[in-house]
Amino acid sequence: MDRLDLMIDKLHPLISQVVKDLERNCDTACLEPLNIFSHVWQYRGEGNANVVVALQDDLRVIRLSKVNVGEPVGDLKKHRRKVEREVIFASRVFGLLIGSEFVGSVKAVILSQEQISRLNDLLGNVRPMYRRHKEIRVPYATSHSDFARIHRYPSSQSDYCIEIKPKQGWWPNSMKMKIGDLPSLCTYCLNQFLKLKRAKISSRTSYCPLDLFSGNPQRMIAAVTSLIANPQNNFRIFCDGKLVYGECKEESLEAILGKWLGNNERTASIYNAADLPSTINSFVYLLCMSLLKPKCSPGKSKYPGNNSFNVITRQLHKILSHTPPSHLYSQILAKSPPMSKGSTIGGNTIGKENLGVSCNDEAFALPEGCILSRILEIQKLVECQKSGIKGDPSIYKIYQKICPVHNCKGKGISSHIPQNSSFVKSLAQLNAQPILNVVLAEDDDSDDNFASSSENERLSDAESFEECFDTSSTEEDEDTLTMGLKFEDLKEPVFDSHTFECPGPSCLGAEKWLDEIENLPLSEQETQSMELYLLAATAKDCSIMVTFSPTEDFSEQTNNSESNSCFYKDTDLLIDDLNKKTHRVRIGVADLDPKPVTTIVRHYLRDNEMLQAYETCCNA
Ligand SMILES: O=P(O)(O)O[C@@H]1[C@@H](OP(=O)(O)O)[C@H](OP(=O)(O)O)[C@H](O)[C@H](OP(=O)(O)O)[C@H]1OP(=O)(O)O
Ligand SMILES: Nc1ncnc2c1ncn2[C@@H]1O[C@H](COP(=O)(O)OP(=O)(O)OP(=O)(O)O)[C@@H](O)[C@H]1O
Repeated sequence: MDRLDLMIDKLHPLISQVVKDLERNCDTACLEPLNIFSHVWQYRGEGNANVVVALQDDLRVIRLSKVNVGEPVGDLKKHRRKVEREVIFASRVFGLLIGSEFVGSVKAVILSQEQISRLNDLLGNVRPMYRRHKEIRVPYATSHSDFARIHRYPSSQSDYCIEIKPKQGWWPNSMKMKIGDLPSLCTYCLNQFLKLKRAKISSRTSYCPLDLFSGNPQRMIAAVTSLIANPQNNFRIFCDGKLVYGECKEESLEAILGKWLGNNERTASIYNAADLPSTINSFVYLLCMSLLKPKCSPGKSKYPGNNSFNVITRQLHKILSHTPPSHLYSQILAKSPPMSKGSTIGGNTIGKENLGVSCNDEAFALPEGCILSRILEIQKLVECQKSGIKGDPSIYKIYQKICPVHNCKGKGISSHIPQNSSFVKSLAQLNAQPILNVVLAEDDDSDDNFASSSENERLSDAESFEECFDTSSTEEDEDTLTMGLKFEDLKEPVFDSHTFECPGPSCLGAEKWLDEIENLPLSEQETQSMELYLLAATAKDCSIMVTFSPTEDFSEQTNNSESNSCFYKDTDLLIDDLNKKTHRVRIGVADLDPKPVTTIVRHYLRDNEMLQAYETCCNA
């Protein structure tokens, strides 16, 4: 905890400085005019919020935010501030937390309206169908180092990037609850049930982030094979910046790995299933080594976690070089989505026969300074001693203080208690109880924080939350739902000045960002707790990008045929795979956007809904 405590001491003053800089529109976020079309560009991909375009001759990507087609773009000043906030938080705050070497260069750029229209036209047929209800309209964007590439265009050399969105790698005590005889599941694994219910996925994965972050080679191998078997939005492979393997794109893994790690003299087209086993072990080995290798911060000559790295990776090497190659391949096949087994939720397979396993909370210490350990440390900021937060319930209590429903008196908004406020009510009732108890608890109208609602609501928090939005279905809404998007995607603030119903997490009054927390009526300690919670939330949602390129550089230097060589040369990591081929490796962390304050209540609702979906599924 010492290192974390030190970090925390620096964080609050740093965030205060960032706030001042943002208010002054400081130089770090000055806008660079950009002409995408003067570069060799390529569509890279997109998430819910941004379209990402790669400038191949410049080794950077441009992240352009999206808005719903046909919707007004809104206040441009707010968009500019958002971009500046993202730049400063990524480079300064996460640069400190994760290490600037993993964050790379982050800048704010501005594009002309003509470019934006042209981009929308040109990307029309390239973007996935289910994402096309949103388009690019905002001229402000962010520019980042391209973590998926090593070679600048034009180059005859290929590179392969593995993107992992690892999600929450630890299990907070507040989420360790027993539900009857059911297995206890970590946040990620529980969320699978909610995603099934919302048709966001078609089958549960056996990937568990606790395995990936466990420091146990056997479990790390299991995590990687599970990701390959059912990638969802947690695993992708790019070749030369183009997506070749992932949720919606399953090119033959045999061909990809064969071309990359197999015998170079053969071409991709002649690889078949029989070739996969020989390359899969090397692939898993390279990936785990990269995730575990400690990186020392600039100015320090020693890699802090090298001893434990050597211990873990010796085991990894032993296991993978002694595992019959066909073994991992058959594990991947076994973990791939079942074709027709299991019962269903909303038409999707849940694989009920697999419900019997609880998540495994045992973990070895990860090598200090490796990328997994850096991300995990930030995820755990919420529960470190100094933050004063003892699990999620405490943060909800802080949230209550800034909830617009609690703070509406004397601010021109009626103190009328909203009809649909049961989610806020249960926030107030939270008293460090496990969340599920709160879901199942009787309404407690005696709470002083609230005048009692006339209706004795029996709705779940989530139901009442949903009621706060206009969900009357239009054709587009239905499309969106069937496309498997989250409810959040559909939400529109419906703060009605006549009824003063609390619109829940999308309430404009509560939509504050990290740099706006200081203005909220909270004590310094509470402000700090909230900052830490939100920074941890970003670390739970970021992506690790590990990019490899074959090189001749290294084999010459290693004469020891027994050892598994892996070291830094300048800024690059050089790793020998199991066949003694050398790879140049670069690691970056993408999607380090700060989260709004409403994330806190969204997590509360999500956690409750996850538990309900799990229970419903198991009792079905
Ligand atoms: O809540 P989670 O854990 O499902 O995470 C959300 C992600 O879903 P996932 O589970 O990774 O499929 C979700 O990912 P998708 O857009 O669904 O691919 C977002 O990253 C979301 O962040 P934001 O609200 O857009 O800032 C994420 O929301 P936050 O919880 O990070 O706010
Ligand atoms: N710096 C980067 N280098 C290379 N590729 C990147 C980079 N940043 C993003 N990408 C690619 O673009 C994709 C979409 O980017 P990103 O995850 O930032 O979008 P988003 O809309 O913010 O996602 P989310 O829905 O998770 O909020 C990523 O999954 C990744 O493949």
